[in-house]
Amino acid sequence: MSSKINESDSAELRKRQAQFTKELHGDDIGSKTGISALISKNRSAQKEAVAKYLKHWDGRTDETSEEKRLEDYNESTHSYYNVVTDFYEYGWGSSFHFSRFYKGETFASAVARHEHYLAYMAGIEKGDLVLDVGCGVGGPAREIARFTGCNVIGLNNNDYQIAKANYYSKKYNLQDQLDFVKGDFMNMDFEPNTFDKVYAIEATCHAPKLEGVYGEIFKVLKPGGVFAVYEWVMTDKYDASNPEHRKIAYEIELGDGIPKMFECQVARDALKNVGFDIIVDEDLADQDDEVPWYYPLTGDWRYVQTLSDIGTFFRTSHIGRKFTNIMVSTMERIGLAPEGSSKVVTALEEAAVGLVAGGESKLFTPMMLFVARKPLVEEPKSSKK
Ligand SMILES: CC(C)=CCC[C@@H](C)[C@H]1CC[C@H]2C3=C(CC[C@]12C)[C@@]1(C)CC[C@H](O)C[C@@H]1CC3
Ligand SMILES: C[S@@+](CC[C@H](N)C(=O)[O-])C[C@H]1O[C@@H](n2cnc3c(N)ncnc32)[C@H](O)[C@@H]1O
Repeated sequence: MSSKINESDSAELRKRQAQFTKELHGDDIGSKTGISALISKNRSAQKEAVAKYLKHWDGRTDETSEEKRLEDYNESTHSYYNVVTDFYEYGWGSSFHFSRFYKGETFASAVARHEHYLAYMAGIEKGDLVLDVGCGVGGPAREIARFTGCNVIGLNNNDYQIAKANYYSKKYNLQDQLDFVKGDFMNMDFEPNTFDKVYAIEATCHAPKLEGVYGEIFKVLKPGGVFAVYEWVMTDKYDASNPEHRKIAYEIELGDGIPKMFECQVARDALKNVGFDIIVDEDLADQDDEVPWYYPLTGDWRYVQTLSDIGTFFRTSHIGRKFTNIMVSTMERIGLAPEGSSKVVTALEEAAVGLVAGGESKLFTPMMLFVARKPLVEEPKSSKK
């Protein structure tokens, strides 16, 4: 399956997605978030976006179904984030990733610390030109720019999120350090050898083939440059032939808009195959932390560390998700929320269930940390072991 599309198709896809974004979200992107943003959506466009996201998720895990999801990765992921971004901001905030926690640490501090750690491991310095691959609405880029003094370009194939990220840059007066641009990480427009560092936080898992996105990252990194990633992978404990294991992977794929969950070794091999030297290879979820990364989704109140977290953990907990589900389906029934909204909440519930099961069983990790360096002198690929 090739994910390389020709320039005219790519330009046509960009134009279509930009037009659809305007139709679905309107002109005033950024000032509204969460439920108020949801109820402002164009009704017919929302119905179309939900259908585009869910069209390949028919419960089947056979190769043909998987192939169709992989072929349609760009439109499918673009649609997924068109319909979940408001829920993510309502229930999680503006950094769309998990984190490690220690006792007594607030949710916001844990999220920021996770971002700081990646910047530290990548060796990001003041003045570096850094690429954020799959940048979301810019939460990590803002935090890493403030923490290191670097300049970040955020790449994203979702127009709505880019508009939000640029809105927040202006709101927080960070537009001199940050820029957010439209693009498919499988076919980057940047010149070779452009960036001092590249990072990706829980984004490259949406790629139909890891060699594709990692190869593009290798291309745009300067020789000697460093790439650091929190990768979503099925761990070495995972057995694809085990129906219980495959069910957990499918729940994660469906609920998180991922064409195919790859195993850890596939990611490791992909980094090496495109030319990287791997310098760190560590599952940060496998560190016997007292407070597990998935606890907000369990709603286990034992883990709530501070009063300020009560609101967040209500929305992310099982009971809070139930409340949101009832609220959204009622709003949809009376025409206050667009048609399809309750289908999205149902899919997100499947995500939560699959992620907790994957975390508890250690079959899945959202924070496989790889740090890899582009050699100063590029060896011919055939000579790499
Ligand atoms: C999709 C990828 C690669 C990463 C996103 C990781 C997390 C930020 C999300 C994964 C599941 C999401 C859910 C929610 C927020 C963001 C996630 C944790 C909700 C808590 C949002 C509010 C809804 O009512 C329930 C959602 C459950 C899943
Ligand atoms: C779970 S979000 C993480 C966002 C951000 N890294 C953060 O931690 O907040 C995954 C991001 O990857 C982006 N993405 C998915 N597929 C992409 C692609 N083919 N090209 C560029 N961005 C993509 C999504 O639009 C989304 O912004």
